[in-house]
Amino acid sequence: MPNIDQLHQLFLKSTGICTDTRKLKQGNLFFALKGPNFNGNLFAEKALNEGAIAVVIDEPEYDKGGESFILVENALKYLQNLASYHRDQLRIPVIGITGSNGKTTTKELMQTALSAKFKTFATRGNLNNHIGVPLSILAIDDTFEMAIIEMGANHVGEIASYCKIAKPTHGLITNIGKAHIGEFGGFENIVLGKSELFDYLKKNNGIPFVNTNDAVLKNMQKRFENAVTYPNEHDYYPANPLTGGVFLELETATNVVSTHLVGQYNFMNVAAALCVAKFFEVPEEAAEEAVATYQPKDMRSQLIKTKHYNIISDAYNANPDSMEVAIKGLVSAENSESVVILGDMMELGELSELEHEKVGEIAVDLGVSKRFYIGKLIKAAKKTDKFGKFFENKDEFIAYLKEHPIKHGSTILLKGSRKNALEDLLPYFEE
Ligand SMILES: CC(=O)N[C@H]1[C@@H](OP(=O)(O)OP(=O)(O)OC[C@H]2O[C@@H](n3ccc(=O)[nH]c3=O)[C@H](O)[C@@H]2O)O[C@H](CO)[C@@H](O)[C@@H]1O[C@H](C)C(=O)N[C@@H](C)C(=O)N[C@H](CCC(=O)N[C@@H](CCC[C@@H](N)C(=O)O)C(=O)O)C(=O)O
Ligand SMILES: Nc1ncnc2c1ncn2[C@@H]1O[C@H](COP(=O)(O)OP(=O)(O)OP(=O)(O)O)[C@@H](O)[C@H]1O
Ligand SMILES: C[C@@H](N)C(=O)N[C@H](C)C(=O)O
Repeated sequence: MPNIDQLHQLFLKSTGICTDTRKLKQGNLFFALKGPNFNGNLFAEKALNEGAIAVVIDEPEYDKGGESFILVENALKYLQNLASYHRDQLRIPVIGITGSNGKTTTKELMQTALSAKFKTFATRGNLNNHIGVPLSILAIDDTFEMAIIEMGANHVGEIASYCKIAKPTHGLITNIGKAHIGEFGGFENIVLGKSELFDYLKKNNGIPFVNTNDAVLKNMQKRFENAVTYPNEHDYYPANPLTGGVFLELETATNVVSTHLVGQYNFMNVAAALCVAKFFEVPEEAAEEAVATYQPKDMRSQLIKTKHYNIISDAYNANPDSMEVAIKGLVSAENSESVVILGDMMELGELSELEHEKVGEIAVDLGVSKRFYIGKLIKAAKKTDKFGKFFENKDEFIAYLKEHPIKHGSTILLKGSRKNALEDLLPYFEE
């Protein structure tokens, strides 16, 4: 078995890491991982036959001998160790980003703004877990001048373990809310879990970017003498939502920055990106222009205009906080008839029933004209929304929709946890 330095040399000669033969590229170094459906060791030989430079496996029966098979105790652990070793060779600022909501959006806005000055790497999509973080680090080559690494979590200790791999020099926690509260085991544990990023920075003389609008985070600022805070009202503030229309607009001392992001909640994501860009001395106008051009994607804060409807596609995920701000965004920004199509929120544990009830209450109180709920958990909202329409599943809703089409000109918010895949409904609004 090669030592970590030898493996790193091999990695540097490869065309990158691959953990999935379905996505293999010539010259990749393949790591055999285990998951709920497959044992990656089974694909090692296939990976070599299809052009992998070598395969890292962890079950001896798949070792066919020769230098191409690298047998280790635990391939996942080895991937993480290799990433940590690779990180040690990088001499660039690495910004760690975590938080309950808006990590991916803020990461992308930050990358866009920083790229106005630096060649900036950022986590692709949201590859932010025990596999995604090492893969992200290993995707940074020596041409990059700056890196942003997203870290997701649903249990205490997770962010600390990612910090050991990514070794951030700077860090940002977007906010602390109820996402994954069931898996974390309570709000206190979410605070503990997210603060692991700042703990790491504190121990390693790193620099935190602190959202002072979040009371819990503002409190954490006290631990640092070098904290950089945002939002800074003299720099920028959100334009009046009623005049700003459906998209978020920011006013600066000299400028109005119009974004393509739906929802006032995105103000804090943009503010975070501008704060980081300013810290790294990206010219202000260039950073503002960059965030103004950023196009949201992948069902996050997206506006899709079809022939008859405005669809706010926010169906990537959902939790009590993001549900509330998304519904508020819908009603405050639009004059047309407002419609919500909402699905279940996952990973809420014992709070699930109560939080789903609250969603119905919020939609009613905010005066959403038409309210459709799809799923087993969101049924709890029947208690608070007597006139909403409830469906067991998407098929039932689609059948209803054929008989009772939504009024043309409506603005429709689609939101639910990933498991609901509410984006499957989009084609029904496209004609
Ligand atoms: C292990 C793996 O990478 N699985 C991916 C694979 O899944 P699949 O079901 O097909 O196979 P297995 O997992 O059983 O496979 C074992 C291995 O075998 C390989 N293999 C299989 C078939 C084949 O023909 N050839 C093969 O080589 C296979 O590739 C495995 O290595 O494919 C799916 C489809 O592409 C992937 O979705 C699946 O990826 C898993 C889910 C994964 O963890 N991927 C990471 C790279 C990642 O970062 N994924 C993020 C998830 C982010 C997330 O949800 N974050 C949460 C918080 C984090 C909580 C954390 N504790 C956690 O549990 O994750 C958040 O809220 O932000 C992503 O995909 O977006
Ligand atoms: N600052 C914010 N406050 C509250 N909700 C937000 C905020 N930013 C984004 N959201 C909501 O979270 C959804 C997902 O956004 P994003 O992917 O950026 O978050 P995330 O924290 O990265 O989630 P994940 O880790 O699961 O990808 C958005 O579609 C929006 O509904
Ligand atoms: C898919 C994952 N990143 C996530 O956000 N999960 C929560 C529970 C959701 O889907 O709402």
